[in-house]
Amino acid sequence: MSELSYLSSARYGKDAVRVFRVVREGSTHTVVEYNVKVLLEGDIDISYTEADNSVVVATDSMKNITYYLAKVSPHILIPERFALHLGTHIVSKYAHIHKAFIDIEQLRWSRIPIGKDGKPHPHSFLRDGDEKKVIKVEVDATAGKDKIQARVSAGINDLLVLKSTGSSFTSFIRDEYTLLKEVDDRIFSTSIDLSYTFGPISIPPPKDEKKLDFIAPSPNQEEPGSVWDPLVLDRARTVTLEVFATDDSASVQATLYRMAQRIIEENAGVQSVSYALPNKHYIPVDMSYIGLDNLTPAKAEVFQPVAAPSGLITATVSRK
Ligand SMILES: O=c1[nH]c(=O)c2[nH]c(=O)[nH]c2[nH]1
Repeated sequence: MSELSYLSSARYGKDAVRVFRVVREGSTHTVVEYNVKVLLEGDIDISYTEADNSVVVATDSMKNITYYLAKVSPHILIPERFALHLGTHIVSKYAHIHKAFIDIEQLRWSRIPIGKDGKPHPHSFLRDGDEKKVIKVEVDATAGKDKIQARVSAGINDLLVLKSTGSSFTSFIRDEYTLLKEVDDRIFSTSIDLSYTFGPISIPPPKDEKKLDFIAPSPNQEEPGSVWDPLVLDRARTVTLEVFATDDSASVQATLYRMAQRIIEENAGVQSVSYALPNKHYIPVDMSYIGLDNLTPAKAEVFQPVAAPSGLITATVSRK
């Protein structure tokens, strides 16, 4: 039996650790809510192959470390940095753990606007949409605990958008399978998944007993467009929405490419940008049976939103 197989890869950890944190500055509170995934790699093979748990950091402990750092880390409000802190802490603390993979999904809590001028309330929030900020960090101490390397990617999931004109789809292949009509005006709706990656970075190892002194540049020191720039995500989101709204779209593919090009142009540290754009079809309802034209693009007013099937257009655009 044992000659037939071997353990070729192993990674384990805790998924869906739900964390909410409030930071109080007098009467003004700031809140974040994260879903955290912590996965580890290292010298853990015998837990699989020999049923030997002596190398196992319990996944329950990973959850506890996540809550502990949520309490004590100065980086809790910036998920990229919190993820790096968490990963760096774990690979520094456990000699036999060489890599940590930290994924954070941040849910939206925006301040409730009050009164005519919409003044943001200091401690009351609303969930304004299903959109999530998503962070993926790989912390790699394979080369040694004092030579920690990290890779960061960040982005957005489930940003739902729609435009009611400014989108066409023509000149595609026509053959015996083609039913789709060419249209010079259509509805374009998609739920945007965006992620962009930065080049690898070196992380100074924590020197203190508790492995807590994770060092990140202070928020006003970081280079614009770099992994330490907390505004990259805002810029990527703004440009995505702007291109979506203003592009005279020839296809989802062509609009996607323009969005990605702009993110690379505007953020010097971004190495590649990936989008996954489902084409959420809105089909004009045929009303010819009752004598109404609802099919000619200019006359199409009533549509049936179709959840499935949807197109799915994906691509990665990389810096040369
Ligand atoms: O923007 C589009 N790209 C496609 O590849 C495609 N295919 C399709 O049927 N409709 C669309 N729309």
